[in-house]
Amino acid sequence: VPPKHTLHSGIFHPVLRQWQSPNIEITVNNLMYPIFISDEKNAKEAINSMPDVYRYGINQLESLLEPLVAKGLQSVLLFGVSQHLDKDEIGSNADSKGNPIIQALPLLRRKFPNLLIACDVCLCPYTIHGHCGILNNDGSINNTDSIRRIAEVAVSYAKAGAQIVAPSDMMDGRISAIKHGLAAAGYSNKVAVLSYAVKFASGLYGPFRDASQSAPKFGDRKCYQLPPGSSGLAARAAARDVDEGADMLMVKPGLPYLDVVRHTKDAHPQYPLCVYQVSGEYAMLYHGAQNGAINLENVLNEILLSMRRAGADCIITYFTPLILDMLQPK
Ligand SMILES: NCC[C@H](CC(=O)O)[C@@H](CN)CCC(=O)O
Ligand SMILES: [Zn+2]
Repeated sequence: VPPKHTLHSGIFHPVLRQWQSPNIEITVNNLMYPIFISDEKNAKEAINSMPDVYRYGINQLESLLEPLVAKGLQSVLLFGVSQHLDKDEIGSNADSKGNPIIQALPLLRRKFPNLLIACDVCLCPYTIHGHCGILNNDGSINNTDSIRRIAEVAVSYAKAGAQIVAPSDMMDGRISAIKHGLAAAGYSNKVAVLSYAVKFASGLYGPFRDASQSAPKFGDRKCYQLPPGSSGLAARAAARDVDEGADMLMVKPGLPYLDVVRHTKDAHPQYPLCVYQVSGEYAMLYHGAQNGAINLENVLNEILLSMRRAGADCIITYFTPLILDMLQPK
């Protein structure tokens, strides 16, 4: 074998193998933990379609987060779940005093001063029709009203203590609307905008919609989430949100879109890039392992490495507690 074609000489020792995969390690800094916060204050409700994931009431958050922060948790992504709050055409309870995110933020900022707190910004958990925007009478999206409302909600979360607002609505121009709203409210140097810039109309969101009771009551989200096959729209969406002032970008879902992760990182290397391992990806791995098809920790680690290798700087994953345990020194 020609000397330069012997690969085994570079991988026979674990340290050699470590050197062969530089700069894609998984650390606590590469993780963001999504948390469902219910308006039921003492709830800790199991979610059938997402084993080991719960809806937590505000009174459960400290006991949930204390041990995770002790293990190195650096950031969380909060999702409100409205079980008692009224739902209406414009999602009035997205930022009302009774909203669980509005209530949780001051508590989390006080109890966990070093934890970076991101909030998903969307109307679907609070609208009667379950869509991510405000609708015209014919059921189509009213984009102007939608981004005005989304920006209002983002500013409300900023005022309540959010350090990142992450609009998952996918309305056109919402990044600019939010950035202007934050600046007008005096928060332009206190809150980052993490854009769900490249979010596809995927079949992998089912468990989440079950968890947050936010499925559209009619139709679907194909008129505002990207067609799964469209790398052209993916590139345009990322470029547009960068142009509108996003501080960070996201590709979502994760595993079926790692080529898009790579293209997005290569096109915008100056921006931190998140990838969201969504609820359907979580459920597939969980049930596959439960049924003996794979070893969860080994395959999860392999998938996390693939996301890092594809260019993701941060991975949003429901497996965060397990990964924190995997990262603990042996
Ligand atoms: N705002 C929309 C929620 C959206 C998917 C959807 O329901 O269309 C995602 C949350 N940002 C779902 C995330 C997941 O499936 O884990
Ligand atoms: Zn939504």
